[in-house]
Amino acid sequence: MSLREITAQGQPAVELSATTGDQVTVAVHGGHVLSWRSADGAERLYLSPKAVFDGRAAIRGGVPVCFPQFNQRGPLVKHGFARNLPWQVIPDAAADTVILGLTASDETLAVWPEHFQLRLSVHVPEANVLRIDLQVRNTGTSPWSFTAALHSYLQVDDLADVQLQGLQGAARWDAVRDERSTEGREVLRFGEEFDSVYAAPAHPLVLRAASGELRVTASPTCPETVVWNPGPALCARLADMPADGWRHMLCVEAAAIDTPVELAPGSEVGLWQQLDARPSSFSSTS
Ligand SMILES: O=P(O)(O)OC[C@H]1O[C@H](O)[C@H](O)[C@@H](O)[C@@H]1O
Repeated sequence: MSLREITAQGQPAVELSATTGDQVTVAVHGGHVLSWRSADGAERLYLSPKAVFDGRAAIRGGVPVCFPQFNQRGPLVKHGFARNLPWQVIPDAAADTVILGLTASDETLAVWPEHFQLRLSVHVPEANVLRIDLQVRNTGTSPWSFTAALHSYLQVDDLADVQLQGLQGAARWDAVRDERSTEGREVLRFGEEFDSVYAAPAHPLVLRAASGELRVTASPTCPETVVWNPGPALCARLADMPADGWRHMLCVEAAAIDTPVELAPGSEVGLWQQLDARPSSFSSTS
C-alpha cells in the first residue's frame, strides 16, 4: 500500500492506494472521505462538483463526520463541528488504512465544554470493501453524551434506477412530513425529497442499481439509519449542489441519534459503517 499527502481541490488530503487496488482520498478538513474508487474501478462516493473547499465549510459529498450533534438536534452548528475543522493525519496506520484524529481545542471548548478524542480509521479490509470506523473517547473528567453520524453520500448513476432494500418493518420517522410509521415497502425508490430516520435493522441494507449492488452494514452502536436525498426542489436551493446532483447520490447514514451516547471519563465507543461492493458475492436470497 502507499499513503501520499496530496492536495485535493486546494486542500490537504491523504491518498491511500491499498494493496487490493482500491484507492481512497481523505481530506484533512473534517476527516472527510472524499473518494473511494473500488478495486473494480468504480467511484463509489458522490462528491458534489460544486462542493466548497475553503477549509471552513462542510464539504458536500463523500462521508461527512457528524459529531457531537446530529442535524439541528441541539445548540451546536448543524451536524456538529467535526466536519468544519481541520483534523490531523495520524501516522503509523495499519496496512491499507488511513487514520485521522481530532481532539478538543480552544475552538471546540468555546462551543462545547467537553474533552474528547476522535479517531477516524478508513480501512480497506479486502478488495471492493471500505470500512469507516469512528472511535470516540472521553478524555475529560466528567461524563458527557453525543449524537453522531457517518453521513455517506453513495454515488449512483441514475437515482431513477436505484432501489434500497432492507428497511421493511423498521420504525421510521419521516422528517419531511414529521410522521412516524413502520416501513411497509420491501424496496424504496426515490425521486422527491426523502429524509427519514429509521431504526437500523440488524442485517445489511442493499443498494441495487443497474451497475451493481452495494451492501451497507453498520455497527450496533449506530441504532439509526438515515436515508436522505434532497430531490429536485431542495437540491435547487443548495448552493453547493448542481441542479441535477440529487440524481447521482443517495445518503445512507450510520447514526446514533435518538438516544445520545453516554461516555464516562476514560471510556470510548466505536461507530462504524462498512460498504461492500462485491456484486459477484451476492445471491438473490442474501
Ligand atoms: O445540508 P447538510 O447540513 O449537510 O445536511 C444534509 C442532510 O443531512 C441529513 O441527512 C439530515 O437528515 C437532513 O435533514 C439534512 O438535510
